[in-house]
Amino acid sequence: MKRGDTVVVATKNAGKVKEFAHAFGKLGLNVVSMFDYPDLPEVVEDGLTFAENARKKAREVAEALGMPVLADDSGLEVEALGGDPGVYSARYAGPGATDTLNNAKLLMELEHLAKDSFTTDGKQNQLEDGTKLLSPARFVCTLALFDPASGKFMESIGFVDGQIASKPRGSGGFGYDPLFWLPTHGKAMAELTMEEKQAISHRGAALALLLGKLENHSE
Ligand SMILES: O=P(O)(O)OP(=O)(O)OP(=O)(O)OC[C@H]1O[C@@H](n2cnc3c(O)ncnc32)[C@H](O)[C@@H]1O
Ligand SMILES: [Mg+2]
Repeated sequence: MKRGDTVVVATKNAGKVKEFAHAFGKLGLNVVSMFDYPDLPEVVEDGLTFAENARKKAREVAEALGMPVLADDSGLEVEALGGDPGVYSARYAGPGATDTLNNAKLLMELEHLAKDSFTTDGKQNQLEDGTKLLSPARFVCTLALFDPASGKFMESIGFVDGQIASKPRGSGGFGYDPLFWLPTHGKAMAELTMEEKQAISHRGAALALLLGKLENHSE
C-alpha cells in the first residue's frame, strides 16, 4: 500500500468507518466501506469466533469486488457474564438492536447479577459520583485482510481491558464506549478523543499489528 491508495473496509458500522478513515488517513490512504457499495449482498455473521467472522466478511466482499478487502469483527467480553455478549455484541438486544438498546440490555443483565455478587466490596467498586463498576470487561478486535488474487489472509488481534460502569459517560466513539470505564485513564472510552481511543483501543492495537505485518511482507 502506498500514499493515495484506497483501502476497502467490509463494514457497515459508521463508527468503525470513522476510526479506520482517521487511522489510514494519517498514512495518506483513503477508506471506502460498504456504504460505498450498497448493492453487495449481506454477509451472514454466523461464525463462532471473532476471527471466523472477520475472515468471512473479508473473503465474501473481496471475492464480490475482485480486490483486497479488510474486515473487522469485534465485540465486548464481560467477565461476570461469562464472556457475553462476545460475538453477539452487535445484536445483544435482539433483532433491530441499536447501541442504546444494547447498552440498556448490558446494564440490565449486570444489575441483575450485582444484587447477589457485587455488593460486598461496594466502596472499592464505586467511582466518586456513585457510579458502580459492575464487572471487568475486555474489548476484542480481530482484523482480516483477504487478497482474492493470492487467496491468502493476513490477520491480527487486539484487546483493551476495562470495567463496565453502571452509568454512561461521554459522547465519543460508538457501541459500548460510554459504559466502558478505563481505570488507567479515569475516563470512559466515550470520553476519549479519536486519537486517544486509537492509541489504546483493541482496534488501534490490532491495526498497528496488521500494519507491521504488511510492512514486513512488502520488504
Ligand atoms: O459487521 P460490521 O458491518 O463491521 O459492523 P458491526 O457493528 O455489526 O460490527 P461487529 O459485527 O464486529 O460487532 C461489533 C459490535 O461490538 C461493539 N464494538 C466493537 N468495537 C467497539 C468499540 O470500539 N467501541 C464500542 N463498541 C464496540 C459494537 O456494539 C459493535 O456493533
Ligand atoms: Mg456485524
